[in-house]
Amino acid sequence: MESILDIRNLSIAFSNKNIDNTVVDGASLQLRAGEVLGIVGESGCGKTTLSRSILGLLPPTGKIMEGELIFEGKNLLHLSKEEKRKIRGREIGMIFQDSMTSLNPVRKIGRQFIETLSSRLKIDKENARKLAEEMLVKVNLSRPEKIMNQYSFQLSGGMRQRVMIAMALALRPKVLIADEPTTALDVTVQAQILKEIQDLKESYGTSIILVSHNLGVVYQIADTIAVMYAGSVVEYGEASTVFRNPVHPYTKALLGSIPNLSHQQDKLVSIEGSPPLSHRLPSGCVFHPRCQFSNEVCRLKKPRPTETAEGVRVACHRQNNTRYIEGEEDIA
Ligand SMILES: Nc1ncnc2c1ncn2[C@@H]1O[C@H](COP(=O)(O)OP(=O)(O)OP(=O)(O)O)[C@@H](O)[C@H]1O
Repeated sequence: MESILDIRNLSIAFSNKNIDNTVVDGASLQLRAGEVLGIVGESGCGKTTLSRSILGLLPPTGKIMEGELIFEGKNLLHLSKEEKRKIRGREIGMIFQDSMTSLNPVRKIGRQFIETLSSRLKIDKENARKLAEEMLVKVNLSRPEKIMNQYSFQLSGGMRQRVMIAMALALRPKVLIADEPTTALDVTVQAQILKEIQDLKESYGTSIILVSHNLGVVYQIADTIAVMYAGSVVEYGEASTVFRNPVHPYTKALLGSIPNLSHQQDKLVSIEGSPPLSHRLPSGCVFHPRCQFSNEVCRLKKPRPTETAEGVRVACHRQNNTRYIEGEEDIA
């Protein structure tokens, strides 16, 4: 199946005092129509930076150093501001952890919601109101008329987040980027919202990128999964295959650290050490200082992703059977 969004060899850096720190390094991922791609990894591995870059929402110090972002055949990096604005929300929607800050504090929720829906979906105000109220109920806000009549400061953080989720879902984008959408919400509401996200996929064929540090959530709804470590995608493939048979030592440790998902180990595995800081990335394989299998090749050479017999892309010398040859040119 053809991909709706193709992330090709994407590298992103933040500059600090004229030094570029690479925080996403050569990521390549494909999102196919109607599928959920889960991106997982420890805090700071680059998940948010990668997902924000898709809509050109990097902070001012962040820049794309290399790569392409192809959406329905068009490179998003070559679009004008106006073209990007048209795509944002309607074609590619997003829900971020801090999306509650995007509500306008001096306008009632209803007015904002209705204006967004009527201008983006080209529907009249009455239909926009109905749709808005319907969506508020779907995200578990049971008295929509009351909420429509309130200002954002009158709502709790969790309610504001749900309003933003309702708005993003109501626009029925072709692609939805959801970055830790439910982290701040309680478990019952989380389940409700994940169900809504899944329904969106099933009813409208929406393709979804779900960024999460919660492997349980990704396990429930992702079709494919990308595991990131220190800016690199270390393993990427069908979620069921990766969960059943993780190959990269980091993925194994990550999955092994969750008891009810652990099919490989009987006991909890904790990964010793902590991820490297972006301005102090190790040479060779970024995971080698924490990897129990690392050897000289891993210390010197960055592994290239290769495909396993099960079609999973893994960046690990052990998997590739790479040997260090003295004098070889591409040693990092
Ligand atoms: N505005 C910024 N300026 C400089 N560095 C940044 C900025 N935002 C993020 N970074 C750095 O980029 C790297 C990746 O951060 P990012 O937020 O993308 O990771 P993440 O995996 O989404 O983490 P989390 O789960 O905590 O959100 C980190 O090293 C972080 O410190």
